[in-house]
Amino acid sequence: MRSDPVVQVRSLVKRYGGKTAVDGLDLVAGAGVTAVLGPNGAGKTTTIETCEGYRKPDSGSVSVLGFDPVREAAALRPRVGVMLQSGGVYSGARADEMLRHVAGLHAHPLDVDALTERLGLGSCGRTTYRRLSGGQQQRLALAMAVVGRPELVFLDEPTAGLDPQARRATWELVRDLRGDGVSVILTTHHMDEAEQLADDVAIIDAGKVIAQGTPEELCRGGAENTLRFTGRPALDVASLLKALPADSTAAELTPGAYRVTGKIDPQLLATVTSWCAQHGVMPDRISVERHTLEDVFLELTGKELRS
Ligand SMILES: Nc1ncnc2c1ncn2[C@@H]1O[C@H](COP(=O)(O)OP(=O)(O)OP(=O)(O)O)[C@@H](O)[C@H]1O
Repeated sequence: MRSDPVVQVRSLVKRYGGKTAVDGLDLVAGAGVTAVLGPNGAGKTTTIETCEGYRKPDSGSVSVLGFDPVREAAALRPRVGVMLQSGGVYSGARADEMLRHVAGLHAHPLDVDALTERLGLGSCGRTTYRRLSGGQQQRLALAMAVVGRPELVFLDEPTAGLDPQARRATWELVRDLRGDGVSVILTTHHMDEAEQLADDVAIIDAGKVIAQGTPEELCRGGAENTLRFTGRPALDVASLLKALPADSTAAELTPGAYRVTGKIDPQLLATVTSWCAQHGVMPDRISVERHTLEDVFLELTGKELRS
């Protein structure tokens, strides 16, 4: 599936006044679905908006389908779909008018009725944008981004605030776009979304890409290397750690939820259960797990809240 880059960002720097939002970022995205993850304020939207041509790099360069998104915007416009986090829409216009208007700007648009039905917007056609619910506005923005059959579509948090049904409908649409050869760059805070949809994941922190790879690559090395159990809060993890092999870790992640990492084999499982028995601990649940993308994300970006 991977091929020539559809998006290539080199040493991108973008500042707002004294604040460096993007700090020498390098990113290559090929065909398929690329998920861009990162904590709040990491620089994802700034990077995506620079790729969309809405912002000019302070330094570095961006190439989208081989074009400069600012200087060659006219060449890119018919080939790229953009879903903004919010705004960009006249709030008094009716949903179907807006979608048909955007469809009319393209040579081979998708069938508008089928698309609105698909995204559960069939009954909203005559409703003005401002009267749509937040989730309906979101779905309309998605429909507007894809109706022109773009080669590449940028989706900035496409499922933020959507109910589970709308989220699934969005995932199916993204999968179908991918199946039709459309490349997708999506930002999301939902790790399961990235795991479900992405061929490639880039994790951004403090304005730089700090890890990139397939979800499997990012989680690799994590195969069966985490053991979790739940028990009563505030167990003596230092004592548990002493019972474990030298390269293990043991931590209480949230009260009563414990994680052991290291070489998780039958011997280590026996050690943990035997330690529990010695300490009168009856675990409610013990599981041996692969690292999830969320584990990797939190390990790389830390657990503290970002301002
Ligand atoms: N127009 C702006 N003016 C000033 N500062 C801005 C502007 N846009 C973004 N920033 C700052 O730049 C940094 C990066 O913001 P950006 O929106 O790119 O992050 P993000 O990764 O998309 O965050 P989130 O996950 O919260 O959407 C933040 O510190 C933000 O406050």
